Amino acid sequence: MGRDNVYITNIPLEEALKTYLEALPSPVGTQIIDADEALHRTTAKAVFAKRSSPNDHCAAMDGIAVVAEKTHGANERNPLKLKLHDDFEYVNTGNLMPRGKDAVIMIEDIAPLDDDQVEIIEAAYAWQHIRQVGEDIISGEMILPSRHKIRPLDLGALLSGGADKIEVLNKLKVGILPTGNEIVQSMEALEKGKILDTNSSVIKGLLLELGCEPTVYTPAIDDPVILTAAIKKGIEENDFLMTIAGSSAGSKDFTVNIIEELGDVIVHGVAIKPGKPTILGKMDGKGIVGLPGYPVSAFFAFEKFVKPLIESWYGLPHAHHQVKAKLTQRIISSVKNEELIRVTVGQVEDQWIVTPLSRGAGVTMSLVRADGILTVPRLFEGIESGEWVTVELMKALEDIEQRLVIIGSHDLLIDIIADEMPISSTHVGSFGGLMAMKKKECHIAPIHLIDETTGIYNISSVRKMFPEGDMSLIQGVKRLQGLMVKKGNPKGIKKFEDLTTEGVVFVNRQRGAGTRQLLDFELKKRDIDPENIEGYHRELTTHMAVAVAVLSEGTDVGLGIYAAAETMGLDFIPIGYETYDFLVSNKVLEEPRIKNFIKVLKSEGFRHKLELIGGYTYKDAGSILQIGAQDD
Ligand SMILES: Nc1nc2c(c(=O)[nH]1)N[C@H]1C(S)=C(S)[C@@H](COP(=O)(O)OP(=O)(O)OC[C@H]3O[C@@H](n4cnc5c(N)ncnc54)[C@H](O)[C@@H]3O)O[C@H]1N2
Ligand code: MOO
Repeated sequence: MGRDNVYITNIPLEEALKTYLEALPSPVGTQIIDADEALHRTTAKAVFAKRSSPNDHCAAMDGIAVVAEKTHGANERNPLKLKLHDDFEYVNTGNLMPRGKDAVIMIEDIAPLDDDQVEIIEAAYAWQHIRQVGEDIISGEMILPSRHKIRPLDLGALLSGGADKIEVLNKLKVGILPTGNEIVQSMEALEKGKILDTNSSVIKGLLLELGCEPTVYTPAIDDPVILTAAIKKGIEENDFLMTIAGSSAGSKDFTVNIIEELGDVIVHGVAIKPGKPTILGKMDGKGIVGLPGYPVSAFFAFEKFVKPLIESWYGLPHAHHQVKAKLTQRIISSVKNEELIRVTVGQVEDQWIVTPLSRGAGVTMSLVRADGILTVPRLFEGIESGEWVTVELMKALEDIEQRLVIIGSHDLLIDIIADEMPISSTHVGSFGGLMAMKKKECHIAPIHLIDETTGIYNISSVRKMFPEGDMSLIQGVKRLQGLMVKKGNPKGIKKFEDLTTEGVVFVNRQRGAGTRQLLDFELKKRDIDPENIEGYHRELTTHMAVAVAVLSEGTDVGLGIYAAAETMGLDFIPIGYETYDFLVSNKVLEEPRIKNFIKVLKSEGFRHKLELIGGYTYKDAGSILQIGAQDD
């Protein structure tokens, strides 16, 4: 098994889903439960009221119950005296109306004369301040339709209407079977070469949200006999089973063959990316889906196949929340697959903008950060920057609207700010930030660009790009840049010249990054040929990524900020302080988001956190430096 399994089809998503839905009848039965227990369950049938609410006429206010007709003629000039028991009875809100009485006068509208008598100066009209039988619910009326997911406020109506027992859809029992020798389910077992079973937790959570009853099984190792037994058990004990990983064409990917032997493989291989090797199968009349192992692929396979399947079985509508937005970066895509791109969304100057995130199938943080998904259809080679696209939202638009959009150079302090106010940040280097600002795609662009002639940071680059003089720099920090090396500096690196030493491996930042510009500036000053530096062409996009690389085997040194070296426990050879500022358009300076940003930069809390990290000075942080036109 396994090796004869290299043929994976490429069926379009809609076709695969339609075929699968048709092949699987709903396994969802019904049960009668107490209404009290019915929260988040789905009604199997319409629920009708067995009693009215209120079930009798009752007082809607505290006061006296009267016969309306007998109060007619009462006014300020002719107050009317009423006698207890003969003309009125005292009632409180919710009391049954005394027999024969048809109106309530509020306690504040009567003047007590003595224990037995009151006076009124206004007539009552029939049924005033009375909640009549069935005002809320009339016996026999429908309280909830069928296929309705029960909310807390529905519970009150069910109980008021006497529907104490209701018929709901059974919770679908779903098994989750992780597979693979490397998969472990506890941090303690997480030794080198092992992978934590994060997928099962995510899938379990998604199933709970859909109202299912998930069971996560112990990982099955890559052994056809053990896997077969685990799959049989999973099918037997559940209405539906998902296996995780082993869906592809590797030598240990047995799942598809086992399903083929014990049941039917309806689809293996769908034209979506991530999620391509998804298996849609059937065994003993029950559904079995093989989710790919990569976490992002597993999520999309669930969202695109399992979720619609369960929603259709439960008869629930598929909720769509979309926004039309302008794409900020070109996307290149394969014509073979429908590509599902995780994106952030932001609102800048009355325009919605969308920025793609990492496309790696293992990058789960891209799903955490994503505001939505942009689909590049099959047969498309990509989408050009500046085009308008539709994004399927994963977060509420109202929340996205509040966010400050930051595009540019990365620094750890962005995370400190993100903990204080809602922001979305994309790290494309200082030049990328200037470009994004030019295209009005961000509110703020963090930059650190040295002027090679004056050695002054940022001002000349901004002037060059924005000659109209309508920009400002919100002053940021001075941060210490230097060479990051392994603890103890085993290669004895002390200066830029040492980067060309035989056996020293460097890791670089991407072109357009201020740190890359600083490196090139320093190399040029010293007449060092970059081609003599091993690793000069290997580019990473953040200081932290460089620090992690230096920490790992095979890399010795990178240029970056002290804060990153300190955080990763690396040694640091300082070069000097550079200026890291925030470019902003004068037009938005008064916007609440910008004002809040400045407030955070000036706050004690922010400065204290910078001090804890070290390598920063922040004397002018938050003050505004207007960058006038060239001739100013
Ligand atoms: N020669 C080919 N190789 C691959 C193909 C292909 O068509 N031909 N498809 C690639 C694609 S696309 C995907 S997606 C993956 C799918 O792989 P599998 O479903 O077979 O899964 P594994 O290879 O076992 O694992 C992939 C990856 O995911 C991690 N993993 C597995 N289970 C879990 C879990 N429960 N929690 C967290 N992470 C998990 C695993 O450690 C691997 O890193 O195949 C490509 N290869
Ligand atoms: O298509 Mo795979 O599912 O990229 O990750």
